[in-house]
Amino acid sequence: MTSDLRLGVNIDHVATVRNARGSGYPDPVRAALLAAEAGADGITAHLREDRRHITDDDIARLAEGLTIPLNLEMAATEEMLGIALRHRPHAACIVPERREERTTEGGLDAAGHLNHLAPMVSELTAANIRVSLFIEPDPRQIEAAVRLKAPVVELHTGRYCELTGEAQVAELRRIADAAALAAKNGIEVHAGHGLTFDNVVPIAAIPQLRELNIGHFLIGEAIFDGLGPVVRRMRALMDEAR
Ligand SMILES: CC(=O)[C@@H](O)[C@H](O)COP(=O)(O)O
Ligand SMILES: NCC(=O)COP(=O)(O)O
Repeated sequence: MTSDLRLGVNIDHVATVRNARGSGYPDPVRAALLAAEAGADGITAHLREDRRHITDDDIARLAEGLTIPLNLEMAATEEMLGIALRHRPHAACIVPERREERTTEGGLDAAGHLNHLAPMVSELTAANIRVSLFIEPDPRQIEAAVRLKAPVVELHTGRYCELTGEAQVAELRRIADAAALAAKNGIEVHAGHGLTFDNVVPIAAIPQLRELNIGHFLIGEAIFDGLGPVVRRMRALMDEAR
C-alpha cells in the first residue's frame, strides 16, 4: 500500500539527454507516462528560461497527455506566468533561476520579493493552479509564504544532500522544523532536490511532508535499471519511511 507521501518524478534530464544530440529522443513525455505507470503520483518539469532541457513543446504535450498531475517549475517572470496560464498545469512551483548556474542553487528569496511575487501568486491561484514556492528551510521564507497566501511550499533539500555527518543532521533538523512551522500555518509541505536512494529515508520520515520531487538521480539510475524499477524502488523507500 502506498503511503500519504506522494512522489513527483522530475523528467527534466530525459530532455537533457535528448537535447545533447538535438534528436527527438529520448522523449520526456514517454518517460512521464512510464513513471506514472510505475507509481509516480505526479510529474514535475522545469521550463527554464534558457530552455536547456524541457521545451515549450514538452510542456504542451505534458499538459495534454498526462493522466496524473503536472507540476510546472518556473521562474517568476511574465513569460513563464503566461505559459502557466495558457497550459493550466495542476501546480506551478516558483523557483529562483540564474542563467549561469548548473542547477537550482538555493531557494527563492520570497521574503525579499514580496511585491513582485504577490500578483503572480494571486493570478495563478485565480486560474485554479496550485502555487508552490521553492524555498530554503528558513522561518523567514515560511513567513513570507504565509504573507503571500501560497498554499504550498517546497523545501530545498540540496544542502542536506551535499552535507555529511553532524552538519547533515543539523540541516535535516532545519528542514523538519521548517516543515512543522509551515504545516502549523496551514501550508502543504513538499521537499526536493538532490534526493537519492541513500539520503531519501530521513527526509521521507518527516511527518508533515506530503510530496517529494525527485529527478536527476532517478533518470541517472534508469540508465542501469530502467525507469519503472527505479521509480518503484524510490516509492518503496518512501513508503517504508512513513
Ligand atoms: C527546481 C529544481 O530543483 C529542479 O528543477 C531541478 O533543479 C532540475 O532542474 P535543473 O537540474 O535544471 O536545476
Ligand atoms: N524541485 C526538485 C526537483 O524537481 C527534482 O530535483 P532533482 O532530484 O533533479 O535534484
